[in-house]
Amino acid sequence: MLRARYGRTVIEARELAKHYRVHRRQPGLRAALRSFVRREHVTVRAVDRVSFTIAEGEVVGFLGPNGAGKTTTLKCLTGLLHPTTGAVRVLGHTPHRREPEFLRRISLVMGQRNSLFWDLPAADAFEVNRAIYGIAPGPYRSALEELVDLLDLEPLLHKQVRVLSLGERMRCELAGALLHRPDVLFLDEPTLGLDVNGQAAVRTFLRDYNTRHGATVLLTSHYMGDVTALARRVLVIDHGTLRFDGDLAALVEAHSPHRLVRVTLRETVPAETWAGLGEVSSIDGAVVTLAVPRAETAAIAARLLTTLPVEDVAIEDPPVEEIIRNVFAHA
Ligand SMILES: Nc1ncnc2c1ncn2[C@@H]1O[C@H](COP(=O)(O)OP(=O)(O)OP(=O)(O)O)[C@@H](O)[C@H]1O
Repeated sequence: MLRARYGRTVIEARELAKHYRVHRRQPGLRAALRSFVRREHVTVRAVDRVSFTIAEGEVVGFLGPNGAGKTTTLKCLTGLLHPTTGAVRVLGHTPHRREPEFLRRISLVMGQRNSLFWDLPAADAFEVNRAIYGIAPGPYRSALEELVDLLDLEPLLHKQVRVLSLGERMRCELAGALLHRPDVLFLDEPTLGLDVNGQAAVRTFLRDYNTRHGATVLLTSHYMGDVTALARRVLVIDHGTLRFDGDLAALVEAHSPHRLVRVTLRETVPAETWAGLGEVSSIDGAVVTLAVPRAETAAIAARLLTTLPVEDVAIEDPPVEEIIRNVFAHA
């Protein structure tokens, strides 16, 4: 249903599986010697028969706890890994063939990896990317101008990449990854380790970039702020298996049986007042927050307004982090 609002399918994973065969060794010297003559292997099912499609222009959040299989999926979609079974198609290409026409239309940005030349000033590192992607001078100049402007890079262009702060480097990494104006952008933890301002700058930039160019974005992040700011749709993966694919709002509704009603009172009331209304989750002076069953929210808010000295009532969902924790807990 969601896809009807967007264009054609540009990313497709069909029963995608990626298994790693890893050497297993018990700790200790004896085990080390034994493993020397007889190696034991185990299979890690990092991604296990995952299927989804993403349409042109969509921004999709890819969520899951540590080790869920997100990076492995992104590596299969960008062709860095060959699927064990199943198939992936991106922009009509089979990614692991790494065809130049495919590579010129995608980008993978990994928050924890540096891809720009470390010893060069940022401006020269961008030149290297221009040469790698064979970008013509005109499009290069206009892409660079736009990225310098959107990411506020002017003061950084002549600094060596190695001396940039993490936030500055990340902004340069994004510029370097987008100079060739990819149609599909894979982002793996793009705000990792950034402070609040750095995170906000990256989010604003990504939103603008998506709006301007209609780029398709698949984004993993442990910061729910990134996902709520950018993506309407989320894929949730755990232990290599897809647990949810749909609107973030639907995920919130399905996995959060409670809503939070925040009441600001004109005067304090006895603690027993709240019995039967909801579970008190915090009291901060005149502001009381109750967790109430989702279906009863409106009725309880009305009761509060008619029976108590209420100055203000606000209703909200619990933090998305908490909801995602619930999803994983029940997975
Ligand atoms: N090269 C590898 N060899 C063996 N096992 C691997 C390899 N890469 C990843 N794994 C394992 O595959 C599983 C999925 O890892 P992956 O990096 O895809 O998870 P992730 O969801 O990106 O996690 P995180 O949020 O911690 O980055 C994990 O159990 C991991 O240990």
